[in-house]
Amino acid sequence: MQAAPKRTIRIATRKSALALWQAEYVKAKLLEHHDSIVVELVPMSTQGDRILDTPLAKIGGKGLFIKELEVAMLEGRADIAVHSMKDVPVEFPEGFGLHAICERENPFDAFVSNHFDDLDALPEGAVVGTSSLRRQCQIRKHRPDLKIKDLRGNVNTRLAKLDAGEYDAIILASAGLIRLGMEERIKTGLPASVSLPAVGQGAVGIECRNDDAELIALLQALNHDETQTRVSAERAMNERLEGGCQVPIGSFATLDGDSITLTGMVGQPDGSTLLFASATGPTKNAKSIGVEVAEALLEQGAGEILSALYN
Ligand SMILES: NCc1[nH]cc(CCC(=O)O)c1CC(=O)O
Repeated sequence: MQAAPKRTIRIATRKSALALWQAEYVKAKLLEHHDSIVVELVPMSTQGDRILDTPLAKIGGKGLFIKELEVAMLEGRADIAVHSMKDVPVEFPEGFGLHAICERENPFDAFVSNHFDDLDALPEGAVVGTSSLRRQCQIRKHRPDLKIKDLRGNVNTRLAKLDAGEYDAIILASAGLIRLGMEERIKTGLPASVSLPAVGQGAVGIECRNDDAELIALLQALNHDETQTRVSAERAMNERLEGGCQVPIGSFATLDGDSITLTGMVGQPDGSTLLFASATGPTKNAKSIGVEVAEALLEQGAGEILSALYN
């Protein structure tokens, strides 16, 4: 008797070291859980995810742009895309969804420096690299004397700029450094009380077409329920605030048995004002707790801070 043909799952991935690590991680997890599949990586040059000028680009509806990885999935060149949850927009193009969220890695920001052990050890006026408004406003609040200098590029580029002496310290996500085998670069983790993490930070999510039921069933084995609960509360907060990817918003949920606590932060980029709100409730209400925290922030004036940034 002939064995049933194995299903091949192709992972569309960007080519950065972190994107490839995440794709390999999902490949290994899929193979660990399923015997009868083959998994391939389909690395793609996504040129900063340019908006595609093709009829397919209009499928997104609602003004959402379909990106290169999604075009590959629509055209049948790939089956899934793997994302850092903190870079995933609130809404997906029509026909696509998030069908698994893997177990969260360390969610905190990392203090990285070649000469200093932590934020408080930096001399007055020291130069700290980050391009994140969320990190910037929290660091400015904590240490108003520090100079924040723009820092872009992938993780290796950012570390090279630190090593070249352009900064006294830089702030990166711990998860990215740990995944790339560079945990020893972390001088110290910044606790939530100093730098509340970004929505979904440290978690990897898997996107695929909503009409591929067989694939969606296979992906369920990779879903980590606790992570999914936490990230869904964090994302619900962001959605209610209409926060994009480049905003001074922090959102971090923790679990204690069947109870979830979510803390949210919206900050003035100069660090002059940081608004905080928290709520606790049963995990089954994760999303409504996210909305509750967002509304508490809006009541304190988060809407004014955010709309000033969009203009
Ligand atoms: N914005 C870039 C980005 N997107 C995901 C990570 C790695 C951490 C994660 O998966 O949350 C990073 C690097 C960083 O912020 O330092």
